[in-house]
Amino acid sequence: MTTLITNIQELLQIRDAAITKVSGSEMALLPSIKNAFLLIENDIIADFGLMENCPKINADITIDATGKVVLPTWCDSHTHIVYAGNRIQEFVDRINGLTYEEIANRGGGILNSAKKLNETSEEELYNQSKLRLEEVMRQGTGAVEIKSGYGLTVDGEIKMLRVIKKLSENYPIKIKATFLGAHAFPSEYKENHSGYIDLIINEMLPKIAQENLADYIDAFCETGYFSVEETERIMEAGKKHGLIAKIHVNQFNAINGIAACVKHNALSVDHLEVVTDEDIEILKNSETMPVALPSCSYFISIPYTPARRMIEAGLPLALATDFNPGTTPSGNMNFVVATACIKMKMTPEEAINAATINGAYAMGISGTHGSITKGKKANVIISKEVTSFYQLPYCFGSDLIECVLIDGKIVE
Ligand SMILES: N=CN[C@@H](CCC(=O)O)C(=O)O
Ligand SMILES: [Zn+2]
Repeated sequence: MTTLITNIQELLQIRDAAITKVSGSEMALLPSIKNAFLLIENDIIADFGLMENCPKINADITIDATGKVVLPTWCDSHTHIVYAGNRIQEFVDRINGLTYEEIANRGGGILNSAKKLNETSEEELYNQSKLRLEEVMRQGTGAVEIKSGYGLTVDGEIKMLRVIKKLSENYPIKIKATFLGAHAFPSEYKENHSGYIDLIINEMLPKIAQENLADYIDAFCETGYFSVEETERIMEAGKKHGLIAKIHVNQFNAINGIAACVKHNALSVDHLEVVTDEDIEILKNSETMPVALPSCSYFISIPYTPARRMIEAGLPLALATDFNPGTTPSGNMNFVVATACIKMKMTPEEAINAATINGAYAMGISGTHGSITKGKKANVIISKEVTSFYQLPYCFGSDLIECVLIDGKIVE
């Protein structure tokens, strides 16, 4: 099937296949063509260019994009979309003055979600999660990473990963699965950390590897959760099963976790609301992608990742949602891009690079996703009529997406 998009006001993020991520001052550049066409053959980008060079063919579908911008779909490299129930009561508790830490110390937080998940059947968990996946696809996300981490038991973690696998089989959106057994210590292991880590390493990981349920491994490296040494044990064990690390780190405290992640060649380090100059120096000499999650900062009122300091130091930066029931009950990448511009002072060009090509890199898929490149997946957002692409983050609360194509097909 051939789809031809014509008269595109501006086609954004056109890249050579060799570009896998952009860093530092390169992030300010968003290559584009004004008055462009885009040709799609089945699920692949076949050609693009100036309208004057548009092929004269009878395409199966022709979309006139006069006054509209076209860009690659969002690559959301950090989510917890598979969960049971919600944590609305904790939201109200926080409004009434409790902190995230205080709620967690009372048995709320991650353990609250784990209790609900273990009481929920696999089928019900799938049904709840698919609604969120469908919503983010309509909001322009074409590739997503989904973590486990609300099971914290062998059965619960496997159940979550099976649901992620089933979602990836049933939906066209590209899904990467991350095993996050090391999300929190279950209460029965509160005083026996090594016992729980042994369970992860000796019981969970071999089963997950045997069923091929995960691409990556994660841990919550944070005071009160997994220490740097414990996180290193998890990363080493994952590596033995071929799982590369993507680590939650520096959300509340800088505890030298980033150095450990870089030492273990982590693909990404995520959160980074608190970043030291030493952390930045370490990241400069690495292939590890820093990932910021501004809607988490917004929702639980914690600092935003210091994007300007990091980009000015020459680092790359990716943006993701962190969609989860506790700290970010939203998977809307449009809001993430707008918030990065408004609160982190990223330019629209930087934010779009961070949410597309750099997000793809943080999922290991920049060879197929994240830019308008011949041979890559035909995953594109077509906007409504806009004055320019700056209108997308400027009108931060508006829905400016007219339609989304994933694998060359319109998302209904
Ligand atoms: N910080 C760790 N994990 C999640 C939140 C988990 C939760 O509160 O359910 C996050 O990325 O924000
Ligand atoms: Zn997270």
